[in-house]
Amino acid sequence: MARIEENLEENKVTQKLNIGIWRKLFKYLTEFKNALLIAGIIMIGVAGIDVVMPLMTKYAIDNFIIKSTTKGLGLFALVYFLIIIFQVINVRLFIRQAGKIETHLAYHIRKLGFKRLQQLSFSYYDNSSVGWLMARMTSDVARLSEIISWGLIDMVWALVMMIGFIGIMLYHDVKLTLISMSVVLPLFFIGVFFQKKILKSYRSVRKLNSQITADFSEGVSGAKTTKTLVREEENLKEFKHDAGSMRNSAVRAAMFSSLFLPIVISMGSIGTGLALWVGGNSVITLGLSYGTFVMFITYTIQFFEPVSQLAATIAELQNAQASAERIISLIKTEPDIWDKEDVIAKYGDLFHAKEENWEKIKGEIQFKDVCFAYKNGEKVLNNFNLKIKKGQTIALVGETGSGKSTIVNLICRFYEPNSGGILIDGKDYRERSLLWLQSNIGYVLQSPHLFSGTIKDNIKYGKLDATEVEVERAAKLVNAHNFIMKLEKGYDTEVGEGGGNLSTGEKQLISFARAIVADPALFVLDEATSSIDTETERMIQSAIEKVLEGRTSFVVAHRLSTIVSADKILVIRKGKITEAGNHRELIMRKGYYYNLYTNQLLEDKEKESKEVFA
Ligand SMILES: Nc1ncnc2c1ncn2[C@@H]1O[C@H](COP(=O)(O)OP(=O)(O)OP(=O)(O)O)[C@@H](O)[C@H]1O
Repeated sequence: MARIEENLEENKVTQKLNIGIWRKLFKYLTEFKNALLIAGIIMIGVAGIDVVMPLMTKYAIDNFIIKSTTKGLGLFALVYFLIIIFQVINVRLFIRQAGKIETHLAYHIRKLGFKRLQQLSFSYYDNSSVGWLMARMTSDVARLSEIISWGLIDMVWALVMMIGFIGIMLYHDVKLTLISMSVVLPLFFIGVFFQKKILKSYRSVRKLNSQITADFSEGVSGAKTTKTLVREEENLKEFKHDAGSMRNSAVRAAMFSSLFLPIVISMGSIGTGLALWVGGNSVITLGLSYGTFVMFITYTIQFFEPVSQLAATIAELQNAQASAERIISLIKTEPDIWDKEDVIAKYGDLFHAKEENWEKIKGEIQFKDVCFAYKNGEKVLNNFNLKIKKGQTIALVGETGSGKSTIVNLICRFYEPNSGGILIDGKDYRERSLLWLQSNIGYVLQSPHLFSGTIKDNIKYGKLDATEVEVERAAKLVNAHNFIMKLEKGYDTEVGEGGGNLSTGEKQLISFARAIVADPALFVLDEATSSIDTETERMIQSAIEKVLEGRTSFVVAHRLSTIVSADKILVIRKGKITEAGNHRELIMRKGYYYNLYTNQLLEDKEKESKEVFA
């Protein structure tokens, strides 16, 4: 469903040029005003010289050729030479300035987008896919920075040139100007029409190209599944369909391009023909100078270049408008969870934390009448109450969907309660900064994420200034050191994208070492449900015990061993605590926990005996 919505949005090509959208975008780009102004001034210079050149030709014809004299030719040549030098410098400056604006603009917009993505809450990511966000930050940004830098500058050039041409032509001969220019207006609209068609076809080629790349990638990564399900023929059919559509769009784009240029040339020739005819008559009957006549012809021929340029830029602006809208919507999105103004004033924000922020959490946590529902979802917690003492390990057990992860998400302030409050060390956590809380929390997920880089980089991720000794000590503590040392490059081994070069168990051990190095006061562990062999499980269990020592911890528990040693086990059912106590107390109660425990005990015995026979 999400994919369909995204595609609809991708397809959105705003028909009319909406100045309001561009103005909004420029609000975020105020620091580029001066750079754009300078580029605009340089471009006025370039266009000015383009306007002056036919005047120079006129002067040369009327004063040197017609009069058959070389008097003053030296000075003329010098001025001509200086003008050319000036133009060469101008062109160099303009290309440099536009290139600079393009790269800085892309950097600036990406920075704004990335900063916002870092601030946005989990609820935002619930509704936006990675692919959508990537496209915003890459292709949309590239398109916008290109159109704003080169497009707007070209527009200035085209406008100044057209105004200059018409002004000079009108000054010399109104009638001849109107006749020569009679084809310009139709040509402009034809230009916009064709450019739009061409861009639309290319857009569709690009979209289908992404689809085909995805088809290829799925074909490769899903090769085994395809073979076992005998899907080859179906897959080929789907691929042929996409590739065929792409070919048709590309042919359509080529057809429009091939029509556009001949039309411009033909209409341009009609305009030039008219200028030749009327201008020629004026030379014979009305005494129009030869120089002026040649100047008119040159202006008429050259006029079509800025016209088609303007048409292309306007079409591109319309096309890029959807990108502008999407980028604005991303940059403007306010995070659902953010510190209040008085909190920011006291502790600073995510990017500029004040000294006061770095106070360590002691570790007492209380849920006070907490009610919570996900956006558009049912209530998951209703008047939930819980008090945890400093240093305790709390295990949360219960059926899938009962609300265990929601409880830990609320503790981490990835989401906030709709009503009620969560108190940390006796104070509502909204009175303190997000940074304070989250820099005091260690969170190890079911499937821990490792970042591309070395094992060492990953262990140091939460404390960049950790020494090699600290890294190694942490790895030893969680039993990761041995397997790391067996790798050819040891701690300098690249883990691959998302830790792809390591097994799930190894990734977990590294994520525990990472948690130990960061030394958080609160620790949250969403245990893996995936079955791992008993040996790895033992290693992970002992790692968990090391990490939990001396910290207030929450474990969404699936393994018996963690559950048994927890200070308090909470059985969660439909967002409510139905049983609470330590292992012994709950076993005596013979309720849900007792059944869970005895069932798992049986499963474990079976697993162990299978491993012995294997
Ligand atoms: N991001 C979300 N948006 C909307 N609803 C959600 C979201 N995450 C969880 N839910 C819903 O909230 C309820 C509680 O989910 P939660 O993930 O807390 O359960 P859980 O006990 O941790 O389950 P499991 O053991 O399967 O991880 C479920 O009904 C689930 O569908």
